[in-house]
Amino acid sequence: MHIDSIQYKYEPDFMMCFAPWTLTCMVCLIIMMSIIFTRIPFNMRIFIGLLEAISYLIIMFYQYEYVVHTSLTTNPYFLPEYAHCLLILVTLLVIFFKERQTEFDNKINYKWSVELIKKQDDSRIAAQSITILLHNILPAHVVNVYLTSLAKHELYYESYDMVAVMFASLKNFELTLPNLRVLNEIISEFDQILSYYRDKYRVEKIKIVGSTYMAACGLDVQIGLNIKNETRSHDSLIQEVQRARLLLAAFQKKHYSITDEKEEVVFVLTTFALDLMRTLWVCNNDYRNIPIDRDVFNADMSIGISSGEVMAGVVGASQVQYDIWGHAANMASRMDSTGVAGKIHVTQNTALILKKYGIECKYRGMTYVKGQGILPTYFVDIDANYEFNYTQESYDSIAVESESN
Ligand SMILES: Nc1ncnc2c1ncn2[C@@H]1O[C@H](COP(=O)(O)OP(=O)(O)OP(=O)(O)O)[C@@H](O)[C@H]1O
Repeated sequence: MHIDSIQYKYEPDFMMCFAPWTLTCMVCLIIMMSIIFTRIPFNMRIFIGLLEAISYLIIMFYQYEYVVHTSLTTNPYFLPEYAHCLLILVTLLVIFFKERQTEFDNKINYKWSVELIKKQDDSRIAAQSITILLHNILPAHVVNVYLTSLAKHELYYESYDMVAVMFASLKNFELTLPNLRVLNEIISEFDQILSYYRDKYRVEKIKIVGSTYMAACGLDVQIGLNIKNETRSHDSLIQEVQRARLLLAAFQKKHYSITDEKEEVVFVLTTFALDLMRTLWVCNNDYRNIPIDRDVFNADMSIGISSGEVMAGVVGASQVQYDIWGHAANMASRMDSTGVAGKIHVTQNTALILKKYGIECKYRGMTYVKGQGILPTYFVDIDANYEFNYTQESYDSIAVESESN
């Protein structure tokens, strides 16, 4: 048998054409893909989808009209070409609405995320404002601990064994309206000096009582460290501290001890007090040139300083106040009230500490202190230029020290 007779012969049917519904479905898929997956603006995607649909329909109607017309239809009363159009149209509409929905969701999500970021920013700013406000009414080291204590409804308190306390009162001063303005200016000047001492030496303003400025130093254990870290600075106060340390070391013929470091707070606060006196002198000179203020204000200041143990804490549920209590605070107040304008009046213990730093303190005499009886008190020796007078021993010791070096 000839092989050709059993071999299958493939006869191409030239009347067979492509399946129009397959093509329409593919075009629907292409439209879907170009609208859903393209990362271009929504209107542009719809435009491209429409372009694809119209191009396809034009080709179908003009090129393959017969094929489409003779293809299957969805309904006996519906022409096949309309059925094709309908599928394309429905696809376009479904995709359009679905994309509108996605676009709307994206816009809402974006709006929410913008609002969320704004709210987060607002709450961060509010938290920062609260912290700034708290830093204005509480010492820096208390703020965080206090916030934690407040959250736990606990009483916040601290106990210190060596704190220097100062009361500085303006004398010849009546609290009248014109004087109030001047007082405000002077206290603001004091606060500016304080901000420097506060940052570097943790001198804290406790409060203003009438025209009395109350401050303390040593309410933060970091003070010793702070001064140590600044040893290479050209700052005049730091240099004075360096000098005082040198004096102390030379004077005592020994190294600087922990007790000396704690007592340094007395030296720092006395230096601050002297700076307040200088500032007041500058203010007085300035006011002397202003005719209105010249008549209302020619202030003098008496300062009382004491040192020793104090308790510190934050009291109250609203308008909280950081305050200190103890013998040192009471004595500082008494030194101020029994003091003399233009002088720094100190207790005997404080004078002894200052003498260790080489600062001369002159014996004032026996002073009656309410609740304590008659006690020896001292005036810090200050010259006419508002500089400390140093003790003779300190000059001698420093001379010996520099000779030996
Ligand atoms: N934290 C403080 N804030 C303001 N003033 C204080 C503070 N601690 C003590 N003082 C003042 O120190 C002074 C001496 O206090 P102390 O307790 O020895 O006497 P007192 O008999 O209560 O006072 P006084 O009789 O003067 O009213 C008081 O005038 C008091 O106002």
